[in-house]
Amino acid sequence: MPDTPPDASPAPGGLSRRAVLGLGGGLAVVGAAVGLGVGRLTAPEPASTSSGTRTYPFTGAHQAGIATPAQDRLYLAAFDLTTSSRDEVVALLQRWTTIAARLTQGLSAGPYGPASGPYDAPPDDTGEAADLPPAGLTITFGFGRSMFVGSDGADRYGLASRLPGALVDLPHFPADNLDPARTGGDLVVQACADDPQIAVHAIRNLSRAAFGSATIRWTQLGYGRTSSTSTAQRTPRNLFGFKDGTANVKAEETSALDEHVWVPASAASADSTDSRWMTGGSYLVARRIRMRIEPWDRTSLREQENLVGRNKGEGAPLSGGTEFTEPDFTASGRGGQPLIATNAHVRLAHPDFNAGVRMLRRGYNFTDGNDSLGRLDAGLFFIAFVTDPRTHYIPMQNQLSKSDGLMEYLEHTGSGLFAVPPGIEDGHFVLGADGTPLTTRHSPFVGQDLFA
Ligand SMILES: C=CC1=C(C)c2cc3[nH]c(cc4nc(cc5[nH]c(cc1n2)c(C)c5CCC(=O)O)C(CCC(=O)O)=C4C)c(C)c3C=C
Ligand SMILES: [Fe+2]
Repeated sequence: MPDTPPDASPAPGGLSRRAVLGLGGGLAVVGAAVGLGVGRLTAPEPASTSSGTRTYPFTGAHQAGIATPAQDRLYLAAFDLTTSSRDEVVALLQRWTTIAARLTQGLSAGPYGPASGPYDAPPDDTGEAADLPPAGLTITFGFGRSMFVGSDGADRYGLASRLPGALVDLPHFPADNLDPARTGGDLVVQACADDPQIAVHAIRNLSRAAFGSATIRWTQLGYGRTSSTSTAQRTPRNLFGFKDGTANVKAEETSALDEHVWVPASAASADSTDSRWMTGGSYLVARRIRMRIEPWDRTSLREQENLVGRNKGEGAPLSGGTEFTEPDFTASGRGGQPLIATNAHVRLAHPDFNAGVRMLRRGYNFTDGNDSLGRLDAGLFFIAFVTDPRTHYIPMQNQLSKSDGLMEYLEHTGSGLFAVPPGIEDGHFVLGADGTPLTTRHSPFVGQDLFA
């Protein structure tokens, strides 16, 4: 069944991607800019309103890639800053913002594109997305705690006084088996698209633009989104074969987004530091969770459903009803046993057992080959966006790690927490004569208020 997110804006079918330059609400769409050398080489596949031609605005109160409909593919990269210069960090964020604004609208990374420009210089775009439509690409940037304070406590870029209280070091959770090479990072870039080549192209070109300032620390490829972020999307399935994302916070639930996802202005007044720059932002929690696929596949259907607390076919709670029926945790069956077991995942993750908190989940399946025993190295790359991880993630993870029956089949192998600043408001972008965003000191960039 095709997904048709309500707020997606298909690019005009059949036009070359270079004709599509709109950056969102307040910005002009410069049509038919043929000959400006700003786009990909050839037109995409014939006119279509498929997910391929979709674009999401780069500008807005919040960064895209959070409450926008979850695409099918992910490529996420955590970076370590290698420069000691604050100005270079700013310059990097300016370059990244410009490139991201262009790529998400179906343009090449630089104004010349992959096959024009000075012949003796490398092309300003690597080229592997040249003939492809934008595929709903979103690029979301975030900052790790280590950018504010180094492991030795050093104020690396004069940002320590801006460290939000919520950007904590995540505690060690029971049964964590984290690989340092898959954990942490100064910066994160989440690229989501309906075509993996588009997501990989985005990270590759951003990584190239980081040369000399930052290097990739770890990356994760994901496929088959494991959540819905819009009521218009069907609920997908994770690698345990269960529907995942049924009770997720959805884009249409604007008051739930305000309560559980976006950082309110009041958060800054509770901080001893000046964290006002995070108002309207969110916190991205990433956990690479390996799933023990082989033993799971030898487990009875009864046991699988009891561990999750929902049935496998429809995703309905074991207390009865259909997929979107609220679970009844008081319902009991034969012998007075609760229909949804006390160690069932959906019970322990439900707001009723977590002080009312919810989270916007945006995770993906992953399969990274196999280990030396032939077991799949596969699982769920869990991503959640929350207003404050101290209230909206850490207590729930502690509870799940201690008591969730599913934990017998899970191993957390990577982790990251990042402060995702708000978006760049429409109309604030400085455009060049050809309608493309410029890299100038006057152009806004993602996270600009942090450096103000
Ligand atoms: C700390 C937060 C969570 C982790 C880690 C997590 C891992 C995880 N979850 C599944 C499968 C399912 N999760 C479901 C619901 C659900 N999970 C969380 C949180 C974490 N999950 C929440 C907040 C919820 C919603 C609870 C509610 O409000 O009812 C479900 C049921 C369908 C759904 O609502 O999405 C499934 C299935 C796996 C396999 C997994 C680790 C690999
Ligand atoms: Fe879950």
